[in-house]
Amino acid sequence: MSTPVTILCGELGAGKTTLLSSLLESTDRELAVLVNDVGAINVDADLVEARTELETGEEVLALENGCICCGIGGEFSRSVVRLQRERAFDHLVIEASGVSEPEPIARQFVRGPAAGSYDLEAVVTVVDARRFFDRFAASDADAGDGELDLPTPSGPDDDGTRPLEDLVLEQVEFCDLLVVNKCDLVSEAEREHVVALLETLQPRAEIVTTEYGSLDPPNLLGVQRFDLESATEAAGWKRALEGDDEEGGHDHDHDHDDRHDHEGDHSDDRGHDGHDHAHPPDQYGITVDSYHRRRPFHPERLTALLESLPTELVRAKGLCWIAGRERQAITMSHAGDQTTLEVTGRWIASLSEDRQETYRRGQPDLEWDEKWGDRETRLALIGRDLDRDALLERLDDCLLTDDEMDDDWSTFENGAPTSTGEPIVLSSGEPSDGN
Ligand SMILES: Nc1nc2c(ncn2[C@@H]2O[C@H](COP(=O)(O)OP(=O)(O)OP(=O)(O)O)[C@@H](O)[C@H]2O)c(=O)[nH]1
Repeated sequence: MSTPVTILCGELGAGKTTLLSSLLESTDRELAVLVNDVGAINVDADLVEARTELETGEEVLALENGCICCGIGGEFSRSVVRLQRERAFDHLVIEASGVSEPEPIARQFVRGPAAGSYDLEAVVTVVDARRFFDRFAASDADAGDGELDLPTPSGPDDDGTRPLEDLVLEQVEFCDLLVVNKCDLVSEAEREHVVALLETLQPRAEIVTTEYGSLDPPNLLGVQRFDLESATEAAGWKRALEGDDEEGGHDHDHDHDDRHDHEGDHSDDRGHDGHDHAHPPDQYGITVDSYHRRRPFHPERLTALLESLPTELVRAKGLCWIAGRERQAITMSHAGDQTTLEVTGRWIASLSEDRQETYRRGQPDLEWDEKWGDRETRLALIGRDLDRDALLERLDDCLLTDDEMDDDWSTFENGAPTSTGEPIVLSSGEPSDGN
């Protein structure tokens, strides 16, 4: 029997993980979740599991080796086929990295070894309403009262890099269900404008609007939306299939260029299926770095930094260790001009000895410091033309100095959250007049 599959796409920080987390909480189905993060750090898998809040019943798997779209031919198909053989679940959800193109992933379930055991139910694209409006609608002088000014892909620039907007449009063009998220950050008129643009760009897809990805499971799962024939009519998909048969037949996923200076974790992926391939992160000029320190941030200096992050930092996320919050494992998530700090679990080191042992047995690879246990900061930093060294230096300046390590940390001015469900949102841009 084939297992239904839903592919979740959407640009970096649009709200895929938020949607997925709320889905995991509200559905009765046994879900298997496959997360493909862009960085070397599988942050989303960490977040969905939240270190000390391991879900039982659902599988959250992180796809090693980064790029879903080319290692995919071999590793990906094998993993999903194996997954079905070894585990019992009702539905597979794949959270694609924010820079994945949906076609190559969908293709795995239409052709190839996974096609027999799975049935592609829907491709869902999450759109950040605020960013979509600012990018594609704000300049439309006829807003609301005339012809819609439709965005079109602009293609590679002189150095071969494609604008991120092209990727967003590809994700919109290909999907079956569009989730317009972050509607709390736009006015009603702006939201209507975004929906009208999306309807025109992608008449085939159903559109729903959400805040914090909150959607009834029946809207998301259990509705057969994917239809190869109509999807094939979408330009991007057609090009992708044609490109399978003729070398260099299309412009966006098999072009070879010499910019293979991406993260080492992709290096084993190439060559499985005999084609050279520019990974989407390369194509869009994206760089991925990680920041790992085992010393806490000073809360005040960290807040000041988060309120003045460079616009070239497209996305950042991961766990933070903030002085004065010795129990709370705090997740930092930066997207657009907003940074959220939220308690997503406890440091294992703050639990009783017994419980520490239980959790540590479950995570044998977890690095453990004699004094501080598992407390650490581990962030993925995704940038576009980002001055990486400058940012790393600024982050390091927020760490406690040797002297401060001996201070009483509870005396620091501290705006970091103390309990779950009370996220702190910091803004680094001009306040939006969306509402
Ligand atoms: N204001 C607002 N923020 C939201 C909403 N949905 C998600 N966020 C926040 O946006 C940030 C990014 O959300 P994620 O769910 O991590 O986004 P993602 O698409 O999984 O990100 P990547 O995995 O990096 O591609 C987080 O800080 C969320 O709390 C929303 O509807 N409104």
